[in-house]
Amino acid sequence: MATAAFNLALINPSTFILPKSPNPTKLRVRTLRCSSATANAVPGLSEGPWKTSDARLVLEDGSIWRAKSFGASGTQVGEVVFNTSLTGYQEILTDPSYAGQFVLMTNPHIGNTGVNFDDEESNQCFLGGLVIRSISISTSNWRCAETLGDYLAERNIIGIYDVDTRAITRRLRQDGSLVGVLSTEESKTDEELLEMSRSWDIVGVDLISGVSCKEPYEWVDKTNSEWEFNYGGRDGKAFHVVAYDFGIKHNILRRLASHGCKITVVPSTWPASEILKRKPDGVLFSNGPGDPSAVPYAVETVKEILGKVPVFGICMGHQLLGQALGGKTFKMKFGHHGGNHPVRNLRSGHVEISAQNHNYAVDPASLPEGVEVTHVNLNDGSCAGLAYPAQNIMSLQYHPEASPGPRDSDYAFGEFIKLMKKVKVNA
Ligand SMILES: NC(=O)CC[C@H](N)C(=O)O
Repeated sequence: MATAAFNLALINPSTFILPKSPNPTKLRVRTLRCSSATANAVPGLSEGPWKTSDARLVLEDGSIWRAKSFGASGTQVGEVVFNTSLTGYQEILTDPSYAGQFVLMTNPHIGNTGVNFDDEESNQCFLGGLVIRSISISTSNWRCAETLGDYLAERNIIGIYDVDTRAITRRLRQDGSLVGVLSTEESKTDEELLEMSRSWDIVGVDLISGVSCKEPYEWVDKTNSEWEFNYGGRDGKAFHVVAYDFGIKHNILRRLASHGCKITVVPSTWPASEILKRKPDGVLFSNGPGDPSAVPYAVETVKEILGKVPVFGICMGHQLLGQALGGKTFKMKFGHHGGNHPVRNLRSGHVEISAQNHNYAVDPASLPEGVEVTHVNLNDGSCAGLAYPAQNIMSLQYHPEASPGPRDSDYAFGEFIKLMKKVKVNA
Protein backbone atom coordinates (compact mmCIF):
# COMPACT_ATOMS: atom_id res chain seq x y z
CA MET A 1 0.00 0.00 0.00
CA ALA A 2 1.41 3.36 -0.98
CA THR A 3 2.25 5.74 1.84
CA ALA A 4 0.06 8.82 2.20
CA ALA A 5 1.18 11.00 -0.64
CA PHE A 6 -0.26 14.26 0.54
CA ASN A 7 0.01 16.29 3.63
CA LEU A 8 -2.51 18.87 4.75
CA ALA A 9 -1.18 21.25 7.33
CA LEU A 10 -3.15 24.10 8.80
CA ILE A 11 -0.82 26.90 9.67
CA ASN A 12 -0.83 28.71 12.98
CA PRO A 13 -4.43 29.82 13.65
CA SER A 14 -3.25 33.37 14.26
CA THR A 15 -2.64 33.71 10.54
CA PHE A 16 -6.38 33.31 9.96
CA ILE A 17 -6.94 36.81 11.16
CA LEU A 18 -4.57 38.50 8.74
CA PRO A 19 -6.67 41.34 7.32
CA LYS A 20 -7.46 41.40 3.62
CA SER A 21 -5.48 44.04 1.78
CA PRO A 22 -7.70 47.07 1.02
CA ASN A 23 -6.18 47.41 -2.46
CA PRO A 24 -6.01 43.98 -4.01
CA THR A 25 -3.15 43.75 -6.46
CA LYS A 26 -4.37 42.79 -9.92
CA LEU A 27 -2.87 39.91 -11.87
CA ARG A 28 0.79 39.60 -10.96
CA VAL A 29 3.51 39.04 -13.49
CA ARG A 30 4.66 35.46 -13.51
CA THR A 31 8.24 34.72 -12.53
CA LEU A 32 8.67 31.11 -13.46
CA ARG A 33 11.57 29.02 -14.61
CA CYS A 34 11.73 25.65 -16.25
CA SER A 35 12.27 22.73 -13.86
CA SER A 36 15.57 21.08 -14.75
CA ALA A 37 14.30 17.75 -13.44
CA THR A 38 11.48 17.82 -15.98
CA ALA A 39 13.70 19.03 -18.78
CA ASN A 40 16.04 16.06 -18.28
CA ALA A 41 13.24 13.50 -18.05
CA VAL A 42 13.43 10.36 -20.14
CA PRO A 43 11.02 10.80 -23.08
CA GLY A 44 7.70 9.15 -22.36
CA LEU A 45 8.35 8.97 -18.64
CA SER A 46 7.57 11.52 -15.98
CA GLU A 47 9.29 11.67 -12.63
CA GLY A 48 8.84 8.71 -10.34
CA PRO A 49 6.56 8.57 -7.32
CA TRP A 50 9.61 8.61 -5.02
CA LYS A 51 10.08 12.35 -5.57
CA THR A 52 9.60 14.21 -2.28
CA SER A 53 7.18 17.06 -1.75
CA ASP A 54 8.60 20.30 -3.19
CA ALA A 55 5.54 22.49 -3.74
CA ARG A 56 2.74 24.15 -1.79
CA LEU A 57 -0.73 25.31 -2.57
CA VAL A 58 -1.69 27.92 0.01
CA LEU A 59 -5.36 28.86 0.02
CA GLU A 60 -6.74 32.14 1.28
CA ASP A 61 -8.61 30.27 4.05
CA GLY A 62 -5.21 29.53 5.62
CA SER A 63 -4.92 25.89 4.58
CA ILE A 64 -1.64 24.64 3.15
CA TRP A 65 -1.48 21.65 0.83
CA ARG A 66 1.93 20.06 0.32
CA ALA A 67 2.48 18.56 -3.10
CA LYS A 68 5.04 17.57 -5.70
CA SER A 69 5.73 19.77 -8.68
CA PHE A 70 5.93 19.09 -12.39
CA GLY A 71 5.99 21.48 -15.33
CA ALA A 72 7.41 24.89 -14.47
CA SER A 73 8.55 26.08 -11.07
CA GLY A 74 8.10 29.44 -9.37
CA THR A 75 5.24 31.18 -7.58
CA GLN A 76 1.85 32.04 -9.02
CA VAL A 77 -1.42 33.38 -7.63
CA GLY A 78 -4.83 32.40 -9.00
CA GLU A 79 -8.40 31.35 -8.25
CA VAL A 80 -8.84 27.60 -7.76
CA VAL A 81 -11.63 25.92 -9.74
CA PHE A 82 -12.35 22.23 -10.01
CA ASN A 83 -13.13 20.57 -13.32
CA THR A 84 -15.04 17.29 -13.41
CA SER A 85 -14.20 16.31 -17.01
CA LEU A 86 -12.87 12.79 -17.33
CA THR A 87 -10.94 13.54 -20.51
CA GLY A 88 -9.64 16.53 -22.43
CA TYR A 89 -6.99 18.03 -20.16
CA GLN A 90 -5.16 19.50 -23.17
CA GLU A 91 -8.27 21.35 -24.38
CA ILE A 92 -8.79 22.60 -20.82
CA LEU A 93 -5.19 23.78 -20.55
CA THR A 94 -5.53 25.79 -23.76
CA ASP A 95 -9.01 27.23 -23.09
CA PRO A 96 -8.33 30.99 -22.63
CA SER A 97 -11.35 31.25 -20.29
CA TYR A 98 -9.15 29.81 -17.52
CA ALA A 99 -6.86 32.87 -17.43
CA GLY A 100 -6.21 33.81 -13.81
CA GLN A 101 -7.33 30.39 -12.52
CA PHE A 102 -5.76 27.17 -11.31
CA VAL A 103 -7.60 24.18 -12.70
CA LEU A 104 -7.94 21.26 -10.31
CA MET A 105 -8.94 18.07 -12.13
CA THR A 106 -11.22 15.81 -10.07
CA ASN A 107 -10.30 12.87 -12.32
CA PRO A 108 -7.41 11.47 -10.28
CA HIS A 109 -5.25 10.22 -13.13
CA ILE A 110 -3.98 12.80 -15.61
CA GLY A 111 -1.29 12.80 -18.29
CA ASN A 112 -1.65 9.24 -19.60
CA THR A 113 -2.17 10.32 -23.23
CA GLY A 114 0.43 13.10 -23.18
CA VAL A 115 -0.23 16.06 -25.49
CA ASN A 116 -0.54 16.23 -29.26
CA PHE A 117 -0.53 18.83 -32.04
CA ASP A 118 -4.26 18.73 -32.84
CA ASP A 119 -6.16 19.28 -29.60
CA GLU A 120 -5.16 22.87 -28.86
CA GLU A 121 -8.07 25.24 -28.21
CA SER A 122 -5.85 28.33 -28.57
CA ASN A 123 -2.21 29.07 -29.26
CA GLN A 124 -1.28 29.42 -25.60
CA CYS A 125 -1.94 28.18 -22.06
CA PHE A 126 -3.47 31.14 -20.24
CA LEU A 127 -4.37 29.37 -17.00
CA GLY A 128 -2.35 29.97 -13.83
CA GLY A 129 -1.58 26.35 -12.96
CA LEU A 130 -2.72 22.74 -12.89
CA VAL A 131 -3.55 20.76 -9.73
CA ILE A 132 -3.92 16.99 -10.00
CA ARG A 133 -3.96 13.92 -7.78
CA SER A 134 -1.65 11.74 -9.80
CA ILE A 135 0.51 12.33 -12.87
CA SER A 136 0.78 9.37 -15.17
CA ILE A 137 4.19 7.75 -14.94
CA SER A 138 4.14 6.89 -18.63
CA THR A 139 2.34 8.30 -21.64
CA SER A 140 0.89 6.13 -24.33
CA ASN A 141 -1.14 7.35 -27.28
CA TRP A 142 -0.66 7.18 -31.03
CA ARG A 143 -0.97 10.98 -31.29
CA CYS A 144 1.25 11.79 -28.29
CA ALA A 145 3.97 14.31 -29.21
CA GLU A 146 5.34 15.01 -25.72
CA THR A 147 4.67 14.50 -22.03
CA LEU A 148 2.33 16.74 -20.09
CA GLY A 149 5.18 17.77 -17.78
CA ASP A 150 7.44 18.91 -20.64
CA TYR A 151 4.53 20.69 -22.31
CA LEU A 152 3.74 22.68 -19.14
CA ALA A 153 7.42 23.44 -18.46
CA GLU A 154 7.85 24.87 -21.98
CA ARG A 155 4.81 27.08 -21.43
CA ASN A 156 5.86 28.23 -17.94
CA ILE A 157 2.87 26.66 -16.23
CA ILE A 158 3.25 25.16 -12.77
CA GLY A 159 1.68 21.75 -12.19
CA ILE A 160 1.37 20.03 -8.82
CA TYR A 161 0.45 16.43 -8.04
CA ASP A 162 0.17 14.10 -5.05
CA VAL A 163 -2.27 16.46 -3.43
CA ASP A 164 -5.71 15.53 -2.05
CA THR A 165 -7.80 16.97 -4.89
CA ARG A 166 -10.93 15.42 -3.43
CA ALA A 167 -10.55 17.24 -0.12
CA ILE A 168 -9.84 20.56 -1.87
CA THR A 169 -12.89 20.08 -4.09
CA ARG A 170 -15.11 19.42 -1.07
CA ARG A 171 -13.77 22.57 0.55
CA LEU A 172 -14.51 24.65 -2.57
CA ARG A 173 -18.03 23.19 -2.77
CA GLN A 174 -18.61 24.00 0.89
CA ASP A 175 -17.01 27.43 1.14
CA GLY A 176 -17.09 28.63 -2.48
CA SER A 177 -14.27 29.75 -4.76
CA LEU A 178 -10.94 30.40 -3.08
CA VAL A 179 -7.85 32.26 -4.21
CA GLY A 180 -4.60 30.38 -3.76
CA VAL A 181 -0.88 30.57 -4.39
CA LEU A 182 1.10 27.77 -5.98
CA SER A 183 4.78 27.83 -5.14
CA THR A 184 7.85 25.68 -5.56
CA GLU A 185 10.04 28.28 -3.85
CA GLU A 186 11.18 27.06 -0.45
CA SER A 187 12.51 30.54 0.38
CA LYS A 188 8.96 31.90 0.58
CA THR A 189 7.29 31.41 3.97
CA ASP A 190 3.76 30.10 4.39
CA GLU A 191 2.73 33.48 5.78
CA GLU A 192 4.11 35.30 2.73
CA LEU A 193 2.19 33.04 0.38
CA LEU A 194 -0.97 33.38 2.47
CA GLU A 195 -0.68 37.16 2.39
CA MET A 196 -0.19 37.01 -1.38
CA SER A 197 -3.39 34.99 -1.80
CA ARG A 198 -5.34 37.36 0.43
CA SER A 199 -4.20 40.49 -1.33
CA TRP A 200 -5.24 39.36 -4.81
CA ASP A 201 -8.67 39.29 -6.38
CA ILE A 202 -10.07 38.14 -9.70
CA VAL A 203 -13.41 39.93 -9.33
CA GLY A 204 -13.74 43.22 -11.19
CA VAL A 205 -10.69 42.61 -13.41
CA ASP A 206 -10.77 42.81 -17.22
CA LEU A 207 -9.10 39.57 -18.28
CA ILE A 208 -10.34 39.43 -21.86
CA SER A 209 -8.01 42.17 -23.08
CA GLY A 210 -5.04 39.96 -22.12
CA VAL A 211 -6.18 36.95 -24.15
CA SER A 212 -7.85 38.47 -27.23
CA CYS A 213 -6.06 38.58 -30.60
CA LYS A 214 -4.37 41.89 -31.43
CA GLU A 215 -5.42 42.12 -35.09
CA PRO A 216 -8.35 40.74 -37.09
CA TYR A 217 -7.71 37.56 -39.08
CA GLU A 218 -9.56 35.12 -41.32
CA TRP A 219 -9.99 31.68 -39.79
CA VAL A 220 -8.60 29.07 -42.13
CA ASP A 221 -9.77 25.73 -40.89
CA LYS A 222 -7.16 23.00 -40.84
CA THR A 223 -9.34 20.31 -39.31
CA ASN A 224 -8.26 16.91 -40.50
CA SER A 225 -11.17 15.37 -42.45
CA GLU A 226 -10.93 12.37 -40.13
CA TRP A 227 -12.32 14.56 -37.31
CA GLU A 228 -14.95 16.32 -39.39
CA PHE A 229 -18.58 15.71 -38.47
CA ASN A 230 -21.74 17.60 -39.14
CA TYR A 231 -25.05 16.54 -37.70
CA GLY A 232 -27.04 19.34 -39.29
CA GLY A 233 -25.88 19.35 -42.92
CA ARG A 234 -23.60 21.87 -44.61
CA ASP A 235 -25.85 24.83 -45.20
CA GLY A 236 -23.74 27.79 -44.12
CA LYS A 237 -21.71 28.31 -47.30
CA ALA A 238 -23.04 31.74 -48.06
CA PHE A 239 -22.65 33.10 -44.55
CA HIS A 240 -19.99 35.48 -43.33
CA VAL A 241 -19.64 35.41 -39.55
CA VAL A 242 -17.58 37.93 -37.59
CA ALA A 243 -16.41 36.39 -34.33
CA TYR A 244 -15.45 38.67 -31.43
CA ASP A 245 -12.43 37.13 -29.74
CA PHE A 246 -12.86 37.51 -25.98
CA GLY A 247 -10.68 34.39 -25.59
CA ILE A 248 -12.21 32.28 -28.33
CA LYS A 249 -11.82 28.50 -28.37
CA HIS A 250 -10.78 27.12 -31.74
CA ASN A 251 -13.56 24.56 -31.77
CA ILE A 252 -16.19 27.32 -32.00
CA LEU A 253 -14.45 28.40 -35.21
CA ARG A 254 -14.08 24.80 -36.40
CA ARG A 255 -17.80 24.15 -35.87
CA LEU A 256 -18.80 27.27 -37.81
CA ALA A 257 -16.35 26.31 -40.56
CA SER A 258 -17.87 22.84 -40.61
CA HIS A 259 -21.17 24.51 -41.53
CA GLY A 260 -19.37 26.23 -44.40
CA CYS A 261 -19.16 29.72 -42.86
CA LYS A 262 -16.48 32.20 -43.83
CA ILE A 263 -15.15 33.55 -40.54
CA THR A 264 -13.38 36.78 -39.61
CA VAL A 265 -12.06 36.93 -36.04
CA VAL A 266 -11.70 40.40 -34.50
CA PRO A 267 -10.13 41.67 -31.25
CA SER A 268 -12.35 42.39 -28.24
CA THR A 269 -11.93 46.14 -28.69
CA TRP A 270 -12.84 46.22 -32.39
CA PRO A 271 -15.48 48.95 -32.93
CA ALA A 272 -19.01 47.79 -33.71
CA SER A 273 -19.21 50.35 -36.53
CA GLU A 274 -16.31 48.61 -38.33
CA ILE A 275 -18.11 45.29 -38.03
CA LEU A 276 -21.40 46.63 -39.32
CA LYS A 277 -19.59 48.22 -42.30
CA ARG A 278 -18.51 44.72 -43.38
CA LYS A 279 -22.18 43.68 -43.48
CA PRO A 280 -21.69 40.24 -41.93
CA ASP A 281 -24.54 37.72 -41.92
CA GLY A 282 -24.02 37.11 -38.24
CA VAL A 283 -21.83 38.03 -35.28
CA LEU A 284 -20.56 35.58 -32.68
CA PHE A 285 -19.58 36.76 -29.19
CA SER A 286 -17.12 34.23 -27.83
CA ASN A 287 -16.26 32.71 -24.49
CA GLY A 288 -13.63 34.46 -22.40
CA PRO A 289 -12.06 34.70 -18.94
CA GLY A 290 -13.01 36.66 -15.84
CA ASP A 291 -15.77 38.86 -14.57
CA PRO A 292 -18.30 39.86 -17.27
CA SER A 293 -19.31 42.96 -15.31
CA ALA A 294 -15.71 44.23 -15.46
CA VAL A 295 -15.76 44.79 -19.23
CA PRO A 296 -18.39 47.53 -19.84
CA TYR A 297 -16.71 48.46 -23.16
CA ALA A 298 -17.53 44.99 -24.51
CA VAL A 299 -21.14 45.30 -23.33
CA GLU A 300 -21.36 48.63 -25.20
CA THR A 301 -20.03 46.98 -28.38
CA VAL A 302 -22.61 44.21 -28.08
CA LYS A 303 -25.39 46.80 -27.55
CA GLU A 304 -24.42 48.60 -30.77
CA ILE A 305 -24.68 45.37 -32.77
CA LEU A 306 -27.91 44.00 -31.29
CA GLY A 307 -30.90 44.13 -33.59
CA LYS A 308 -28.76 44.83 -36.67
CA VAL A 309 -27.58 41.28 -37.48
CA PRO A 310 -28.31 37.83 -35.98
CA VAL A 311 -26.01 37.17 -33.03
CA PHE A 312 -24.91 34.12 -31.06
CA GLY A 313 -23.24 34.43 -27.64
CA ILE A 314 -21.31 31.63 -25.99
CA CYS A 315 -20.44 31.75 -22.27
CA MET A 316 -18.76 35.16 -21.77
CA GLY A 317 -20.58 36.16 -24.99
CA HIS A 318 -23.89 35.08 -23.38
CA GLN A 319 -23.09 37.08 -20.24
CA LEU A 320 -22.27 40.20 -22.28
CA LEU A 321 -25.52 39.78 -24.24
CA GLY A 322 -27.45 39.41 -20.98
CA GLN A 323 -26.03 42.74 -19.78
CA ALA A 324 -26.52 44.44 -23.15
CA LEU A 325 -30.21 43.46 -22.96
CA GLY A 326 -30.45 45.17 -19.57
CA GLY A 327 -29.74 42.22 -17.26
CA LYS A 328 -27.14 41.65 -14.56
CA THR A 329 -24.55 38.95 -13.91
CA PHE A 330 -23.47 37.57 -10.54
CA LYS A 331 -20.64 35.38 -9.26
CA MET A 332 -21.68 31.81 -8.50
CA LYS A 333 -20.52 29.95 -5.40
CA PHE A 334 -18.02 27.72 -7.20
CA GLY A 335 -19.22 27.79 -10.81
CA HIS A 336 -19.59 25.01 -13.35
CA HIS A 337 -16.54 23.35 -14.87
CA GLY A 338 -16.85 19.95 -16.47
CA GLY A 339 -18.25 17.80 -19.21
CA ASN A 340 -21.23 16.34 -17.36
CA HIS A 341 -23.71 19.14 -16.68
CA PRO A 342 -27.35 18.33 -17.44
CA VAL A 343 -29.20 21.19 -19.14
CA ARG A 344 -32.86 21.27 -20.13
CA ASN A 345 -33.71 22.87 -23.44
CA LEU A 346 -37.04 24.43 -22.48
CA ARG A 347 -38.19 24.71 -26.10
CA SER A 348 -37.71 21.06 -27.02
CA GLY A 349 -37.96 19.57 -23.53
CA HIS A 350 -34.78 17.59 -24.22
CA VAL A 351 -32.04 17.20 -21.65
CA GLU A 352 -28.50 17.69 -22.94
CA ILE A 353 -25.34 16.64 -21.17
CA SER A 354 -23.10 19.63 -21.68
CA ALA A 355 -19.58 20.98 -21.36
CA GLN A 356 -19.41 23.96 -19.02
CA ASN A 357 -16.81 26.39 -17.75
CA HIS A 358 -18.00 29.49 -15.98
CA ASN A 359 -18.01 31.15 -12.55
CA TYR A 360 -20.58 33.84 -13.34
CA ALA A 361 -24.17 33.65 -14.55
CA VAL A 362 -26.93 35.93 -15.82
CA ASP A 363 -29.68 36.62 -13.29
CA PRO A 364 -32.87 35.85 -15.26
CA ALA A 365 -34.97 38.03 -12.92
CA SER A 366 -32.95 41.05 -14.08
CA LEU A 367 -33.87 40.60 -17.75
CA PRO A 368 -36.52 42.71 -19.45
CA GLU A 369 -39.76 41.32 -20.83
CA GLY A 370 -39.46 39.59 -24.19
CA VAL A 371 -36.14 37.95 -23.35
CA GLU A 372 -36.72 34.21 -23.15
CA VAL A 373 -34.77 31.80 -20.95
CA THR A 374 -34.31 28.88 -23.34
CA HIS A 375 -32.07 26.56 -21.30
CA VAL A 376 -31.74 25.77 -17.60
CA ASN A 377 -28.89 24.01 -15.78
CA LEU A 378 -30.57 21.10 -13.98
CA ASN A 379 -27.97 20.91 -11.20
CA ASP A 380 -28.85 24.29 -9.74
CA GLY A 381 -31.59 25.83 -11.90
CA SER A 382 -29.34 28.61 -13.18
CA CYS A 383 -29.92 30.27 -16.54
CA ALA A 384 -28.10 28.34 -19.29
CA GLY A 385 -29.46 29.98 -22.44
CA LEU A 386 -31.31 33.02 -23.71
CA ALA A 387 -33.13 34.16 -26.82
CA TYR A 388 -34.68 37.40 -27.93
CA PRO A 389 -36.41 36.40 -31.15
CA ALA A 390 -37.50 39.97 -31.98
CA GLN A 391 -33.81 40.86 -32.50
CA ASN A 392 -32.48 37.47 -33.73
CA ILE A 393 -30.44 36.91 -30.58
CA MET A 394 -29.49 33.52 -29.16
CA SER A 395 -26.97 32.59 -26.49
CA LEU A 396 -25.76 29.71 -24.34
CA GLN A 397 -23.98 29.87 -21.00
CA TYR A 398 -22.22 26.61 -21.77
CA HIS A 399 -20.20 25.12 -24.65
CA PRO A 400 -21.99 23.66 -27.69
CA GLU A 401 -18.54 23.30 -29.26
CA ALA A 402 -17.56 20.88 -26.44
CA SER A 403 -13.80 20.25 -26.74
CA PRO A 404 -13.70 18.62 -24.37
CA GLY A 405 -17.09 17.18 -23.63
CA PRO A 406 -20.22 15.70 -25.14
CA ARG A 407 -21.63 16.95 -28.44
CA ASP A 408 -25.31 16.95 -27.42
CA SER A 409 -25.57 20.72 -27.90
CA ASP A 410 -23.84 20.92 -31.29
CA TYR A 411 -27.27 21.62 -32.87
CA ALA A 412 -26.95 25.21 -31.58
CA PHE A 413 -24.56 26.01 -34.47
CA GLY A 414 -27.22 24.76 -36.89
CA GLU A 415 -29.78 27.03 -35.19
CA PHE A 416 -27.47 30.02 -35.65
CA ILE A 417 -27.15 29.14 -39.34
CA LYS A 418 -30.97 28.96 -39.59
CA LEU A 419 -31.26 32.37 -37.94
CA MET A 420 -28.84 33.90 -40.46
CA LYS A 421 -30.65 32.15 -43.33
CA LYS A 422 -34.05 33.46 -42.16
CA VAL A 423 -32.79 37.04 -42.01
CA LYS A 424 -31.01 36.80 -45.38
CA VAL A 425 -34.08 35.32 -47.13
CA ASN A 426 -36.31 38.06 -45.70
CA ALA A 427 -33.88 40.89 -46.45
N1 LIG B 1 -15.97 30.12 -20.57
C1 LIG B 1 -16.32 31.37 -20.39
O1 LIG B 1 -16.57 32.13 -21.32
C2 LIG B 1 -16.30 31.87 -18.97
C3 LIG B 1 -17.12 33.12 -18.77
C4 LIG B 1 -16.75 33.87 -17.50
N2 LIG B 1 -15.36 34.17 -17.52
C5 LIG B 1 -17.13 33.07 -16.28
O2 LIG B 1 -16.28 32.54 -15.60
O3 LIG B 1 -18.30 32.96 -16.00
